[in-house]
Amino acid sequence: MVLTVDSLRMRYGDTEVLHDVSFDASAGEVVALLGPNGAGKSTTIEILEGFRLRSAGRVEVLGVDPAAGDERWRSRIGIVLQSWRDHGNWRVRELLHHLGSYYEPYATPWPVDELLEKVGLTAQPKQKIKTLSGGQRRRLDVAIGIVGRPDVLFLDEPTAGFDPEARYEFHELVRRLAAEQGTTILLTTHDLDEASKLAHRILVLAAGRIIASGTATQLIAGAGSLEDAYLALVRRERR
Ligand SMILES: Nc1ncnc2c1ncn2[C@@H]1O[C@H](COP(=O)(O)OP(=O)(O)OP(=O)(O)O)[C@@H](O)[C@H]1O
Repeated sequence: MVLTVDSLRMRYGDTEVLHDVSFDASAGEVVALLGPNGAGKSTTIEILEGFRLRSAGRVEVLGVDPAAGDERWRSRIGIVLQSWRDHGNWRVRELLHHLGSYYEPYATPWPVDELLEKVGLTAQPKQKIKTLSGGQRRRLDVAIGIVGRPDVLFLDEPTAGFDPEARYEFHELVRRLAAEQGTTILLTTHDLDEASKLAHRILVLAAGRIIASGTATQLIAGAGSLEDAYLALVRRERR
């Protein structure tokens, strides 16, 4: 397994926000984490990225505990956070070239032109990052996430702010990364349509517990649509 999460618990102060979360993912698998605001999706993903220390449970990413991941391990992980606002004065091509060089001891980064093509930024190579539109900035975030050809890619609400065409192209990119590069992808989203189009498996997290797991078809079974199934699940959990 590329990702293993077993009985994961997380507390912030006295509040437990992840109670007993378990799932796994294999090479080339796309897993979507759905759930209401505050369910614990970002917390889960940040623990897997090694950005947050869990309270209990076993977590392995590429066979390594993220709390003890070294630079070589980190080079195999790609991350797109919910938002980050930095590098404002850099230009698009310059930043991607620079970040790519960090991966060189461990991997061959994507050539910058290929990367710009992949994420749809071929018209902005010389633009200063602080002048990009929200959607263009998000595309750059995705480029930063994949520049080192990661084996595992974590995407926290990657398509927030994308126009329909950018969203469509991003979905194509995710499918290709999984199918052709064998990248394992864990993404959070509030877009049910996105989850059903992209994910081999959907996990529904509510109030820190996984309340459903399966393919979109399995989750829909009996309900009219993924939206109906999702609403029924989270409302039942709330009661
Ligand atoms: N640093 C923190 N300190 C204290 N509580 C936190 C912290 N980060 C998150 N929380 C709380 O933990 C719970 C889970 O938050 P998290 O951001 O993981 O949810 P989420 O599912 O990603 O939500 P959203 O869909 O709104 O992004 C929430 O109740 C949140 O208020």
